[in-house]
Amino acid sequence: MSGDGGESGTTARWVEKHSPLYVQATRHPFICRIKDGSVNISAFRRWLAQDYLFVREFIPFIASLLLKASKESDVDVVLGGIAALNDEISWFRKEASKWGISLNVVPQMANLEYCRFLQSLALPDVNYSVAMTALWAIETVYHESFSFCLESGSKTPDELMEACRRWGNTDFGQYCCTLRKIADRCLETSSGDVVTQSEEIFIRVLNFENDFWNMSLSEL
Ligand SMILES: Cc1ncc(CO)c(N)n1
Repeated sequence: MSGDGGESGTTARWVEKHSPLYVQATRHPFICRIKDGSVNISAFRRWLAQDYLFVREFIPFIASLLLKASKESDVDVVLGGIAALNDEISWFRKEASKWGISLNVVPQMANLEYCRFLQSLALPDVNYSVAMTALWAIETVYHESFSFCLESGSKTPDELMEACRRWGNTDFGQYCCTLRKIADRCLETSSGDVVTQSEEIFIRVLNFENDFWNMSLSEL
């Protein structure tokens, strides 16, 4: 991370400033239980089906960012994100069939609310910096969470390794790093009002992610 501004940008300051919330979202009991091998497989199954629904809603949100991006290099990065989602959708279907899980499930409340939030962020009048901050935060929570389960000494069950590698791998980490740099660059030239809005969105993403993990752990 050194030398790329990762420690000094606006997003890094927010991670520091809101670290209890950030840690709650990225070191959630659901993730800790995957890492220590004690996760209940029914929780993983619930997470998988719900996350598929989330990712379906994620597509129009990223597409809205593609429309808002003006810098050629930003367009390339967002387009790469869309391409990765195409692969991700196939992975969910393959994984669901492997586990015998139906993806045709009812979205739970925490998921519905998170999806509604994504829809509101995809509106044309939402500022590019605000939406980019959200994309960075959403992807980064997953990377930080799942890469934690890959650290040496982890007891992550073999059958969950593929899911952890999907978001925990270093290429995905690189993608998150690129998103962070784009967000930081945008925020540097944004108005104070937009910066405030972006910070609020960051906090909301962390809360939504926490609720999503809670939902995955809950018995109903
Ligand atoms: C809830 C949630 N947050 C983030 C990601 C990362 O794409 C995901 N797949 N699902």
